[in-house]
Amino acid sequence: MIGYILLASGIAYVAWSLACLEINARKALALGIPIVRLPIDVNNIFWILLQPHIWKVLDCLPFPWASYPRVVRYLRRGWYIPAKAESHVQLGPVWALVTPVAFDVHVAEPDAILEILTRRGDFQRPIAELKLLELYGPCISTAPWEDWPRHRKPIATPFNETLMKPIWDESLRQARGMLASWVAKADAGIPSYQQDTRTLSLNVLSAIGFGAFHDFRRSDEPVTDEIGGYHDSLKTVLDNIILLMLVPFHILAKLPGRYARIGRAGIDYKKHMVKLLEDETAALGQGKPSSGAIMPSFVRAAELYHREQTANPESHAKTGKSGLSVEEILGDLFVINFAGHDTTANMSAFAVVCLAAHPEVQAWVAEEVALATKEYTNMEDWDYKIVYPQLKRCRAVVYETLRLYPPVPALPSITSNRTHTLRVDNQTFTFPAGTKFTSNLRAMQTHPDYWPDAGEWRPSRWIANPAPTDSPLTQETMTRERFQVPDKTIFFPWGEGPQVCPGKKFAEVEEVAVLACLFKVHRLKIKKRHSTESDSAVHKRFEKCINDIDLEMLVRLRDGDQVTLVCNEA
Ligand code: HEM
Repeated sequence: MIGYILLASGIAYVAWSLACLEINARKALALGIPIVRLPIDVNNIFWILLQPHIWKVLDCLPFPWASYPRVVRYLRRGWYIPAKAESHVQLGPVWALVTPVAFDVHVAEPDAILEILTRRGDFQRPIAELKLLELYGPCISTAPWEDWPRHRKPIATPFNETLMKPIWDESLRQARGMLASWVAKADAGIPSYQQDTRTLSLNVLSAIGFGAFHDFRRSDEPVTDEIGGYHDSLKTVLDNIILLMLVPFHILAKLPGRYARIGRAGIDYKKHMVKLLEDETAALGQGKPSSGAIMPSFVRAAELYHREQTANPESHAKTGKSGLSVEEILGDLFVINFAGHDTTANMSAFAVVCLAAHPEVQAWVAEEVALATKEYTNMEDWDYKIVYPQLKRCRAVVYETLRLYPPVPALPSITSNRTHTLRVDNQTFTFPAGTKFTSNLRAMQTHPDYWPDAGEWRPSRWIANPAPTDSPLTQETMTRERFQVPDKTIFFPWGEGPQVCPGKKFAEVEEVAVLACLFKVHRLKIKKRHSTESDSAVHKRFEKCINDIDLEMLVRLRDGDQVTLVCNEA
């Protein structure tokens, strides 16, 4: 009897899903765009639990992933990472992925993406889907569009040009530490360049944002961070972010072993942030200097909030507020740590391993670094204002890496509560309220219609007036080289429009400093597994590693340490 009931329920569920799929498909077809039907929503909880086992089996079969039909491939979470621009090359610049739950309009056309990202009032962030980011309080990522400027102002204010010199100096200091520790490993190889680039990015952000300075320590060196200290708790929180988003840290702290440690780190991190805010408020009140660049603007936001709340309690509670509450500040500080850390770290890991596989690009970069820094005996003295603008080839490496491996590969949005038109490829489409969109940044940045040799990692594509390759770089030919973005509407790794990433230049300056430091005198190479391993076998291993990407939260190498890097003097 129970068997029949289960069977009947199963059949009813399948029939209901197929009916919903068909209803959604008709709605999407009515828009006049191509569609792809998926019988299951990729966010269906049963599917989330089941799918890893299915892919494990499929991945073992001797068929290339590309040979599976779309309906199989697109059921995999993050399918658009390996697909690059393929779906748009085949289906056009706009098409809809239809499931029994909804349809999602995928866009990869320069002007259309620019429109979506600029008209943020019409194409808004799907804040309901981002609620998990509210680990420590309401934040910029989940603020409704009308309330978002209240968060943006204190966050964006400190990210100005005066911050760049400290970022440059600290990034160089950290990179020198990383380089020394890599050279010390000599031919044994670097235990984990992927972990090390994470450490570096965390150290720079902690120092610049929050005045917490740390010396660089390689991944295999003994941990000396005090457990429960700022650095340790932040690192533990960021390393376990998905678990912490799903299980509140107070609950985790009561569980045994590793979970308790993660939960306690969540609690400790909050205590550190509250104390930092209190200390900063006291310091600024006494006219003392701030310990980090980010806090003063939050202290001012907290004061404004408090002042208005005290002066006008009723209207403050009902109508638009000014400033930020302590909860909101904690929420925003967490977003800064989250958004600023792994994005830069993942980009750095991709850049380092690509360079290791391309000795000719290292030589090209090194030539520029040598010339731009020739006046200096010590790296400590490299002047941001003089050296950074000359490092156009280093910037080109950053941009080319972000083109192929954007940490945020797609930006979701949803139309606000009325119909909206959007021009795509000279056609005007009308979308009802609540239509979901995916601006497919990685597809745009790897689309063969816009990028010659789109799949090739070739930093020189960003340099106009390139110096002749058959003679050494001179001051004159270096000065003539120009860094240029081919077309701003086909490159969006930081988003665009009002909600563009405020940490754009932070990340750029940091990575350029790291590259300049690494390649001034040294070179990286991929360690051979044995002395007779051929260069082509090494390159194959690199290709496998660089294409083995996952999207836990952001695009990253699944296991960068599939290849070991060696760092030596040139
Ligand atoms: C390579 C490094 C980075 C990449 C690729 C990146 C990318 C992005 C993207 C795509 C967005 C979303 C834009 C949108 O929704 O339209 C974003 C937002 C944001 N990023 Fe970054 N980011 C990077 C580094 C940083 C750094 C270093 C910081 C801070 C230290 C930072 C802080 C933020 C914040 C606070 C937001 C939210 C902005 C808002 O909602 O108004 N990011 N970033």
